Amino acid sequence: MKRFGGLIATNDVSITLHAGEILGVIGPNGAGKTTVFNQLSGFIRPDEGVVKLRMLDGSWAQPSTPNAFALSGVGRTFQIAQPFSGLSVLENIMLGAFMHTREREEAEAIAREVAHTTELSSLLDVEARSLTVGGMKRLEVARALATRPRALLLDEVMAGLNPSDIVRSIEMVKRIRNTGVAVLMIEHMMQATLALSDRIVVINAGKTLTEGNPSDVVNDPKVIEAYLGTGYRDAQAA
Ligand SMILES: Nc1ncnc2c1ncn2[C@@H]1O[C@H](COP(=O)(O)OP(=O)(O)OP(=O)(O)O)[C@@H](O)[C@H]1O
Repeated sequence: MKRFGGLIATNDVSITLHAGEILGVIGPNGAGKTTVFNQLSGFIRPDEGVVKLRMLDGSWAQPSTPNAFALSGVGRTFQIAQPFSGLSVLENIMLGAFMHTREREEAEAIAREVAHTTELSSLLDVEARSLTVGGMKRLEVARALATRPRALLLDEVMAGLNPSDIVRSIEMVKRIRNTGVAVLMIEHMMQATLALSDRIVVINAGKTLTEGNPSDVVNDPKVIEAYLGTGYRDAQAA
């Protein structure tokens, strides 16, 4: 549970992310989605309860700092990309890779591989500050991927993108999943969420409202009432 002053931002949220799946996280503004991400990656600590990660070998990890979460295999992006603007794209991605290795050559090799996945290979020598919004968002993903996560938390990587960048992002997320990384994705863009998610979890007022396969979730009256609205259902039916 996480409290901000008198506001209980999250309470009783349960998320199971299976190996190799894309799990979409949806819910109204202020529902607590980012607060869940911040707890799942060590950027804030719960006021009550603990965050435990069940590893693929069945053991449990209980990391407490962002660094320890990253070393346990959790990578994340932030809603607002904050690259080191004076550094090149390659250098920015390498900073993520240094979480994994101290060897410059290995970090560069990881960065180049990740740049391929995120369609940044032709921009490696460009300064991060001169990237487009779409490029910045992909750099944010690349930096997180370079830490070699087994679970990647994506916080609205499609927000603010133009339609062609959204299509690129959808393909990028599929490529990431195909490399065996499980993806937990907060996204308001319903079409992208539906196109990508194996399952969807809905968060509302700091709690898990429901969880299931995409078509069941979007037709669930509780979800329509809390988030999608009847306009969404009628548009789908039309
Ligand atoms: N650092 C903070 N201090 C005070 N209140 C906060 C803080 N972070 C989040 N909140 C509050 O906690 C609640 C949950 O916020 P959160 O950002 O997790 O929601 P969200 O579901 O990610 O929303 P959105 O879809 O708009 O990004 C909101 O009421 C928000 O105002």
